[in-house]
Amino acid sequence: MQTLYRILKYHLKVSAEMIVCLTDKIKDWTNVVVAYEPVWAIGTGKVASPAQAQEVHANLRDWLKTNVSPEVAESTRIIYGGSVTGASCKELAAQPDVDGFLVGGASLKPEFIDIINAATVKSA
Ligand SMILES: O=C[C@H](O)COP(=O)(O)O
Repeated sequence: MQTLYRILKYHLKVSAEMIVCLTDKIKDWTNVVVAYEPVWAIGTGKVASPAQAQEVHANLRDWLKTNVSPEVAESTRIIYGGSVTGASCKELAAQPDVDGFLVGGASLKPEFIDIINAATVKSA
């Protein structure tokens, strides 16, 4: 757990007040989705670069692999949130460890359909 705290603290660049880890209480990981939302990106119009998002997501998946199981790491969806738009979604979705999005403002605009369709980028 301490390692996850350090990973998140490093990436978030903030003094994380508290990271609550419930991995020992989760019985069924198929019900879990991990969301990474950099606080500076939420509702600001500043989206993480694809490389930034990929780096954090890969670290989170590695953490799951080490601390839960390789199977859970492989199957758990790790989604990104923070100013995703129709313009940024395809490149983000193409990153190997970005499995989807948590969309706020853009979900109210016509471009939301482009964000939904970005889910097919890796299979295209
Ligand atoms: O629930 C949505 C997330 O907080 C991201 O919101 P946003 O896309 O408006 O930045």
